[in-house]
Amino acid sequence: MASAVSIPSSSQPEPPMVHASNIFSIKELAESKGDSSLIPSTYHSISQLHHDDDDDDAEYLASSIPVIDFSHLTSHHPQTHTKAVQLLGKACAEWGVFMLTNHGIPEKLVEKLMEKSGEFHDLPIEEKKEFGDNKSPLEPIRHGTSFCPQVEKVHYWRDYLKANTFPQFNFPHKPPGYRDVAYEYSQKIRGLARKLLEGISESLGLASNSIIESTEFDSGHQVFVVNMYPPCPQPQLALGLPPHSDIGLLTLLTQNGVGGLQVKHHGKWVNVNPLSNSITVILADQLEVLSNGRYEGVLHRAILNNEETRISVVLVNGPALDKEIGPLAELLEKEKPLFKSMKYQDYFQFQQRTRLDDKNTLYEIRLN
Ligand SMILES: O=C(O)CCC(=O)C(=O)O
Ligand SMILES: [Fe+2]
Repeated sequence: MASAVSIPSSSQPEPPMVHASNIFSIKELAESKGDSSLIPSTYHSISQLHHDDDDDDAEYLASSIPVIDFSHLTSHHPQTHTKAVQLLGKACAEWGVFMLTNHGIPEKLVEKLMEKSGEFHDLPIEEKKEFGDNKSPLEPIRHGTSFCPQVEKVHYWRDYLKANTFPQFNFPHKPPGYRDVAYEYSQKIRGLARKLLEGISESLGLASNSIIESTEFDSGHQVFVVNMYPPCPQPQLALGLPPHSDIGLLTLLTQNGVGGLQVKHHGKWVNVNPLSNSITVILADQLEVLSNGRYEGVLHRAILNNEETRISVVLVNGPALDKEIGPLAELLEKEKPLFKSMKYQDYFQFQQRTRLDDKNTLYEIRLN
């Protein structure tokens, strides 16, 4: 009798099964595998090449990602400022992602940040264990792998450090010097996010302090995420992070010169190839809620390569944790709310404990 179970041929060994909740880090697993060219089957995200959008159109789209000049936004010259606000509004409405140039963060600081971020992930496991295991998302510092291994069917080829850096600054004291660099960077990013939120309020036809006030941004929550994606022997099968939108208002991202971020635009995955010394800004869920859907949290994902370690430093800038966020009252004078209001802390904790999948967290609060 024919058996329903297929027996793998000897030339195609079965890939190993690894549950991410049983490993401390994918970096460690990747390094321990030596020359093995098979990744665990539990990391198989996609069965077809995910570079299927590598056509001329996607390339053209990649070069069309908007660029916002921060110095124009902060200009005291009214015409320059107004034009920059218009471009910002267009970037938010049409793309949900843009590259920020002339932002004033010194290149040297970003270089140092990347160097120290690499050193952190290179620390021996024993040194990182104190931040490990599955802690509450509100724990000040967390180290882990994948996204939320306990609830995932498929795991992701990344390790992370997450630290809540505002209103209280929490950060590891090792490697030496990392904490000081991270503090300076986190403060500078908050300043940029605040100015961008003012510009975004104006672009919605509102007073510039409208979003800042309604989110109590000056005591807003900030998470400092340091993603590390080791080279993956089968990059076409796995993902660093699956398609998702971010939780906060604005995510500001820098990377170590190795690409991997893609955004979904008009149904296509588009590579984000950041201009030198720019910061990538990603619109997140809380802005979609506040703007009552005018600006959407953009879907994005992280793809892998088999040559170089990729590091991205991602600062999630959100409302104050105890603030209830719903569509802005000024926008509801002429339209119905598209989202329920929810305390940011509840939204944050829910997202961090749920399978990362498209915009599933936002759909929980969407009104029909
Ligand atoms: O590493 C990247 O480019 C994306 C990271 C990301 O989406 C995240 O940390 O939420
Ligand atoms: Fe993200």
